[in-house]
Amino acid sequence: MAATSNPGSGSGASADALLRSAIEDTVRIVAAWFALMLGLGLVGVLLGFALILNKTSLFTLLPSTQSADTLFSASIFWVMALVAAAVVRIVQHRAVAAVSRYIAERLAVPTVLCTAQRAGRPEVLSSAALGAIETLRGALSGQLPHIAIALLTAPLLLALIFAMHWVAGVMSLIFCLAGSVVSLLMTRAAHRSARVAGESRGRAFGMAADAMRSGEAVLAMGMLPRLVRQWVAVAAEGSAEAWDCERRAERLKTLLELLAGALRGSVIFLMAGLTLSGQTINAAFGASVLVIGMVVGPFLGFGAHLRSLTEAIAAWQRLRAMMRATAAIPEGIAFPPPALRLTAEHLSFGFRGPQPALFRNLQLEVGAGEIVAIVGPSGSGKSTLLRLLVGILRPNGGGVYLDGHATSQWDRRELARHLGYLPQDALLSRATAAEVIARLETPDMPKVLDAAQRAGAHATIIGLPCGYATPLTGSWQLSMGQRHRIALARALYGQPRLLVLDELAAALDQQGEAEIVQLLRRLKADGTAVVFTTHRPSLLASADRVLAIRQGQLVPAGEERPRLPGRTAKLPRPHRPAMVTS
Ligand SMILES: Nc1ncnc2c1ncn2[C@@H]1O[C@H](COP(=O)(O)OP(=O)(O)OP(=O)(O)O)[C@@H](O)[C@H]1O
Repeated sequence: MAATSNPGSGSGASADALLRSAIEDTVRIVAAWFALMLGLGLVGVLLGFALILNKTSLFTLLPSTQSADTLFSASIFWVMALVAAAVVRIVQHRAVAAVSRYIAERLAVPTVLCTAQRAGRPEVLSSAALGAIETLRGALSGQLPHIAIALLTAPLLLALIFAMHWVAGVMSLIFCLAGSVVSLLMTRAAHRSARVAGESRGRAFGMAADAMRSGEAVLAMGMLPRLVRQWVAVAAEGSAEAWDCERRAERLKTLLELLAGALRGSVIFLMAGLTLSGQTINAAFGASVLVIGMVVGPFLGFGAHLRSLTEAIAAWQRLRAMMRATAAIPEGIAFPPPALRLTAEHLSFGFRGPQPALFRNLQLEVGAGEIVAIVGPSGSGKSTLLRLLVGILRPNGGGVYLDGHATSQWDRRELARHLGYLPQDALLSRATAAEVIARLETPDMPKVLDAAQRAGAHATIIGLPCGYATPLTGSWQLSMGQRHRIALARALYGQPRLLVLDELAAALDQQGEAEIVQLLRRLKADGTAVVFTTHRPSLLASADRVLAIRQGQLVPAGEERPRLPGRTAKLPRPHRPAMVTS
């Protein structure tokens, strides 16, 4: 059968392809940004050195030349270097802000879309991914890039200082090493103290929450004194260690301040010592000695920044791992419009983890104009089966096919033209009512009105302050039933030929239920295929077949309970003669 390959089809591309391209873009932009920052950093270092050199040359040259011209040209140079340094700083700050904003904006949506389609607990994955993006954004928009550039350009400054005088070079090296070690130890101690205190607070709060939940039991059974003793013990246990770490961090902080003071003093003493030993202090040498502060400074704050650097690298690696885990999903393919035959063949599926597989060799066939209801107790896998049918979840074995093409391989945008899906959680996006129903595309109003009327959402929508133009995230709250009707209208938009409806008529009243029965009748007459789940018995009468999930397979409802030996189990009769076509 002819199939058109449709690689990277714009908004129709799969979520993992979007994430992959977002990560590739990010890597490219960050690499270009880093090269720019390094270049600017080198220019900044040279300008800083030139400014100090300029000042020292004034003090060394002016007494001997007594020339106003020297003063004038030095001042002109000073102003120009100062302006250039300011421009470099401004460009650096703008570049930092722009790259951190770019990363957050470029990665957030594809990451959430991608994780939302993963098995397991997608909401936890999504928030972990967003947390990782925020860590990255925070690290890049803070002091880290400036410190990283300062550390990367430090060898250049050190080389300059060594070139002037080896004693100044050795001194800078010693301060750099000592500063980074002490700063690292201090950050570690401060972090440990914060962690221990946080854990101890968490335990105490947990106990307080328990006590609040069972306050009456605590009072009634005289447990209060014991509870207080426990509480004090838990709080004391953590505080002793936290105080220890805090004291250690304080001592190291003092040592660090001492080091910074020693550095300032030793620069003066070094100059004085070298002068006494008869060495001439020329401008370049004086400047290089004064530059020691510039090179050592970043090393004194090394610990805190190293921590944020390692956190940013770890966050990036987590995002990359997420991409690798989803990279195997191929691009969607635009198959021809379906004649409509939905089949599940030897479908097997189970979520990762200890729970047994939900489906084994499941068979199902639904044709045009057929209405099939899936029933089963909570947790039997009804919603999961519907997600497999629409191709959001990929089966572990077998497959789900629409006219012979696996639904998980369809280009999502193409498939969406033929498919309406009502998920259990009727998530409504931040858009106007018309846009939500039109699936966030430019609304085709006759189609929007048709869908809203068929879903019984029209009356609700025209009652909103701006009717169909009302943004659905205003200060008013839609009831569950109203949200359900709007989500149903979204599924019906464009009269798709296949409808997959989870928890149909959930949160609707009796009148709403009766309207849904009418809707199912009209859909059948139009030749639309419908697969739905519901907890409303009255809707089952509208189905051509009612199927129940038993031991990972679909069986006609009423036959799903195994007969126990020696008993004649009375089973509920199916609403209609039910049959699984395979
Ligand atoms: N994303 C997921 N990751 C891991 N397990 C899941 C996930 N989604 C559902 N499950 C598990 O799969 C089983 C079937 O869930 P499903 O939501 O399909 O049941 P259901 O029959 O639709 O239930 P209900 O009628 O209550 O909606 C449950 O045990 C559930 O805990």
